[in-house]
Amino acid sequence: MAQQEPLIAPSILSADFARLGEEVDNVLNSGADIVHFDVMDNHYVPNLTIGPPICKALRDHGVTAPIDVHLMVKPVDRIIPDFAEAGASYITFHPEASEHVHRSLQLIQHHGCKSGLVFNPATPLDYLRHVIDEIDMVLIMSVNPGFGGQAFIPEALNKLREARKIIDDSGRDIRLEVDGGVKAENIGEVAAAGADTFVAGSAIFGKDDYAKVISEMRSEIASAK
Ligand SMILES: O=C(CO)[C@@H](O)[C@H](O)COP(=O)(O)O
Ligand SMILES: [Fe+2]
Repeated sequence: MAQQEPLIAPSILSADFARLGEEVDNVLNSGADIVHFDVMDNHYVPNLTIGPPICKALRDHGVTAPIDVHLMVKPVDRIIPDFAEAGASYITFHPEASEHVHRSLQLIQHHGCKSGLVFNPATPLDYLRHVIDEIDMVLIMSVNPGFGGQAFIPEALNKLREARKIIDDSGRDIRLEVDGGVKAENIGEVAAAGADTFVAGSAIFGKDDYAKVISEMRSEIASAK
């Protein structure tokens, strides 16, 4: 299926955690579409962040937008039911972090969430072809996972084009998300390479006016060729 309508997904990793509910409200009221929720375990990646209780707290706070849980944890299966119960909409994970990728994807869907696979800069897309029927989202990392505020790795553009072709050939309704170093200055070329779901952390939360940067991003996407 062709590129879907663009979604802006602020990564709350760069939000002020002391005011998380307010930050998420502000960014959604400023035109964001979904909340990107980075889960790091200090094992699969060298950083430690947030888990299911924070996801539930956002739902209890009144957040109704989709929550896009990006698992950077190993193992993955143990935490999937907890995130589903906590209100996750999408749950994506890295194939290197699961012993049984097909089983983990089915587990996510069994718990009523949309499932996705995440590809690190050096991970080939080969897995994708074998589990495409179990997938709702493909996430291409344009930085190495673990931290916000890193520089975009240009090779990700080639991988986005390759993923776009695999998705289009499948005829399935699959989102193509990009994560890492995305900002108003490069989002146009990222969209032109085939992405339709754009994670941005520091580029949004690092600015005072969230609405202004999100609207700049939308116009860059709209004029992308
Ligand atoms: O998953 C990750 C990092 O591992 C990302 O979601 C980052 O949080 C994106 O931050 P920026 O590169 O946009 O600042
Ligand atoms: Fe992420």
